[in-house]
Amino acid sequence: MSSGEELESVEAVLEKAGKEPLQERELRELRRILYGKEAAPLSVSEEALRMASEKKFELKAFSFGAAKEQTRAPRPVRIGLVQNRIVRPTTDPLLEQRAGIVERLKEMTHAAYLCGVNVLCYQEACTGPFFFCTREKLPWTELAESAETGPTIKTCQEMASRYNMVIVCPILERDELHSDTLHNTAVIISNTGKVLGKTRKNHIPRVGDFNESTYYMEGETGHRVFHTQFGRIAVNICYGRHHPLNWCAYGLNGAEIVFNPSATVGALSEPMWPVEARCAAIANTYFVGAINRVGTETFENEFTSGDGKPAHKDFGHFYGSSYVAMPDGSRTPVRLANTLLESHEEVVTSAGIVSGGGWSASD
Ligand SMILES: NC(=O)NCCC(=O)O
Repeated sequence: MSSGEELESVEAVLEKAGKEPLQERELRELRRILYGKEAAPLSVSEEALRMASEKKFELKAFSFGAAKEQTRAPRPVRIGLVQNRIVRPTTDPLLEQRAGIVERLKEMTHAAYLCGVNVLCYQEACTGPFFFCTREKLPWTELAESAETGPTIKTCQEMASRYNMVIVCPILERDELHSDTLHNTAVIISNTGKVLGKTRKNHIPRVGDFNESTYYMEGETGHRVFHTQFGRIAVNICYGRHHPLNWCAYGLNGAEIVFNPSATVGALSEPMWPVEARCAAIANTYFVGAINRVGTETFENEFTSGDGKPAHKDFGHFYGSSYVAMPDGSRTPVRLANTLLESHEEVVTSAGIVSGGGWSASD
């Protein structure tokens, strides 16, 4: 290290880490470079912590500040991300699989409410296992539901009005008005319980094993931004995060917070994951909540994507690593060294954001 606090380079420290213990200031600098300005921990209620401990998920809460303005009042908003695994084996009756997940979402949503979350987002296609790459039509497409009146949406509407919370619920949508066409859709439910609208995934992965094109159509909803009581929000579903113009279009349409509900595995995307949401936040001056599921989901029948690899029953480990990114490039850490709770991988991340009527990367 130099005489100041700066590191020679991240690479030099990583090389040293293999040989000797790192000093606290080196770790601090590493965190600063990799995570940006440190997000301050946000205190949450005893009740929320107790619930997380009893129900065996982690609860993490951080606060991002903004410079005080003289002419505009601060605008504090709390956003929440739910990162969960499936509950029942993929061989169980479909309705039981979905019911198990919805019960889990209810518990985690209640914890988010106890943390004062205003806008909550679940992971991509949150009502079932991530079956998209199996190419089996049934039973999986039976999980598709109406974005306006589907059973999961109804449950979310009840929670949204009970908790005064905007809920973003990503589902497999069946558009009954248009020949039962399927879409990968996020439904935005206002804090009054009304369905504000929906936005459909507009880029479908067809990358080696990760081929989802058998199930749903490319979205045609453009880059919608939803005006909620807590800010203007948009949803860029999973694979859309690799497309900078996608992010840009949500920004141009006025988004202040963009969620990226995802389902992705290590071999495919882990090196990109930590930078993509941060780059989007920096480049477009908005906040991003990136969510990935956790666990390895095993299916009864082997499947292959025609990529020359042997058939298999799962397609890898969903590595979680959900986080919130700020316009100045800072982000919430994935795992705290001294986390209060035993590690369960399922996490509710809550981030409190304070800003004036607007913010900039230099705030
Ligand atoms: N669900 C989905 O779009 N997955 C794509 C995986 C990735 O791009 O990381």
